[in-house]
Amino acid sequence: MALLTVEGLVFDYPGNRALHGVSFTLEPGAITALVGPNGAGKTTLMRCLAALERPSAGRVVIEGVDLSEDPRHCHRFLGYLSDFFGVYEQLTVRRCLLYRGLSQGMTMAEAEKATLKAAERVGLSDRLDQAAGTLSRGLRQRLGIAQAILHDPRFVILDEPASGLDPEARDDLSTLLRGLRDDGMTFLVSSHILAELSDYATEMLLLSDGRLIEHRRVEDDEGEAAGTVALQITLSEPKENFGDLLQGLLAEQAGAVVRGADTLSALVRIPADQQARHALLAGLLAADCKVSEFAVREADLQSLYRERLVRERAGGSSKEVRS
Ligand SMILES: Nc1ncnc2c1ncn2[C@@H]1O[C@H](COP(=O)(O)OP(=O)(O)OP(=O)(O)O)[C@@H](O)[C@H]1O
Repeated sequence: MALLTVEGLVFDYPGNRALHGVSFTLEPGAITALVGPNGAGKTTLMRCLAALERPSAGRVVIEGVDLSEDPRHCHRFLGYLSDFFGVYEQLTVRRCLLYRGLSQGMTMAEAEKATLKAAERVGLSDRLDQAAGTLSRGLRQRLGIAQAILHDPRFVILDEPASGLDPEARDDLSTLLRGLRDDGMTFLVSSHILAELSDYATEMLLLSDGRLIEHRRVEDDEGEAAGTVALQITLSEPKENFGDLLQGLLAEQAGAVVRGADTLSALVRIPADQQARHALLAGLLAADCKVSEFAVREADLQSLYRERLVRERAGGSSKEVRS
């Protein structure tokens, strides 16, 4: 059974539809990166999943239970950390966690036990008596995560957990999330920092203008891309029918795909050998294309994201040249 099923989710702010019928499922054990440009609807979607907003239409089912019918039941299964969460600056880490546990209805004994466990899970056991307001940004983020997982939820939603963290703290966050996932938690994590997300994400959900335009396993792309590389081509002057020209040039190359093209740029996948690249560049120059960039992109989340957005903006699906 899917851990989370989202069906036709619509959300309206006054005069502004933020989600247009979003549907997807998440399987247990996934760490799903929720990505998309500013204003795409990521926070709105996460707030709907955490039952902090009531959608205008559609439904969210967590472990077989409809969120709108039994939000309290669902809250036991999910933890949520908002992008601008607060901590009680004057309270110690221990008291912040105890307070959270008690406010969730735990007894003092349960809250104490949960506090020690959560602190240990996020690596704050040696900070229990430090005031929350004196924690570094990275440690404060860990406290936020400890608060979100205090009740041992199966599903955890983190909105921009890496924002404002330095590279070392982001590395620590990746390690922490992978460890919690190995403990059985499923994550939905939004971020603008795609490079870090690709360290731990197993799936990617791409939202654009309130619509889900891609849901894929990150590993799948590595499989699909075996033996090929993603290549970004940029022109300094527009070329009419650039996509068709590329299709023609790549027609003889097994595995080559035009992922998206407009008159000034294109993303293609071509065989990973130098010959294929040389032949394509020679063909473009012979066709009088003013090539200003011809660069291999790493097959990471960032290139998947760009590739998909370019395809979306170019108006549709990728064109398979030859498989
Ligand atoms: N309280 C609100 N009232 C009206 N419109 C809102 C409100 N909050 C968000 N919106 C609009 O809803 C859309 C989705 O916003 P949302 O914050 O969910 O996007 P986001 O993907 O999280 O963006 P960002 O990456 O900038 O945080 C945007 O057009 C935004 O302007």
